[in-house]
Amino acid sequence: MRASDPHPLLRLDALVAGDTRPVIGPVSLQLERGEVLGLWGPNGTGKSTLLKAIVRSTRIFSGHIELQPGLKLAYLDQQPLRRSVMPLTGRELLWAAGVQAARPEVLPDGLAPLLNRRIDRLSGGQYQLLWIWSALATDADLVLLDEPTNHLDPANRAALIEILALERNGRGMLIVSHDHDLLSRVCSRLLEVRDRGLIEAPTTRG
Ligand SMILES: Nc1ncnc2c1ncn2[C@@H]1O[C@H](COP(=O)(O)OP(=O)(O)OP(=O)(O)O)[C@@H](O)[C@H]1O
Repeated sequence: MRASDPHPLLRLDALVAGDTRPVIGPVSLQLERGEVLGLWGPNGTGKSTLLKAIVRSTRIFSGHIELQPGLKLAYLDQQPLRRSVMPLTGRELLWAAGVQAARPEVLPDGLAPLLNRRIDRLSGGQYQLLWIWSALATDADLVLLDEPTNHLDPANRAALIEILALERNGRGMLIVSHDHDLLSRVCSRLLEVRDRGLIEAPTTRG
């Protein structure tokens, strides 16, 4: 049994959430700095709803969500917002997300050429990588990612795994994905949604 941190980044206490009706919960968990928590389970079991509850964009029926005071939060939802006409460059998108500089020393392979391109002219995968970087390159203490491997080809998926490994130190992450291989490589702890609750699942990282 893990010792309980009195000041975790995130604590859920018997949380029940859903859009029109409860779809997940009651669930309780806590996430500490340095932890990467993976969440997986069948379609429609409330994984995205749980992330939305943490950012208060769905209804909370009962229970509590506690974020560490002063915590900086970054949340990327499953369908990144992109309009058909969006005359911003990759660099401007990063700036708008709070990334002050492009941090060339840690810029993942493949991202540098996207910085000067218009984001509405990128492929789905190129945009997805840029979008994920827009969260990881901030100084957010807690990063919530919903299906980060969507749209990514094998090379970019491998790049993402490297990025996640590089950027997890000193913060906490909660990652929702059907990509069990990604979760078991990146996460220090894996939880499966079953019967509206969370159960511990094995991970290779430990
Ligand atoms: N905006 C909404 N209004 C009403 N119901 C919704 C809304 N969004 C999701 N739901 C419902 O809530 C339930 C849980 O959806 P959610 O997206 O959280 O599941 P998920 O586990 O993330 O699924 P997936 O793996 O398919 O992404 C589903 O039954 C879904 O239909």
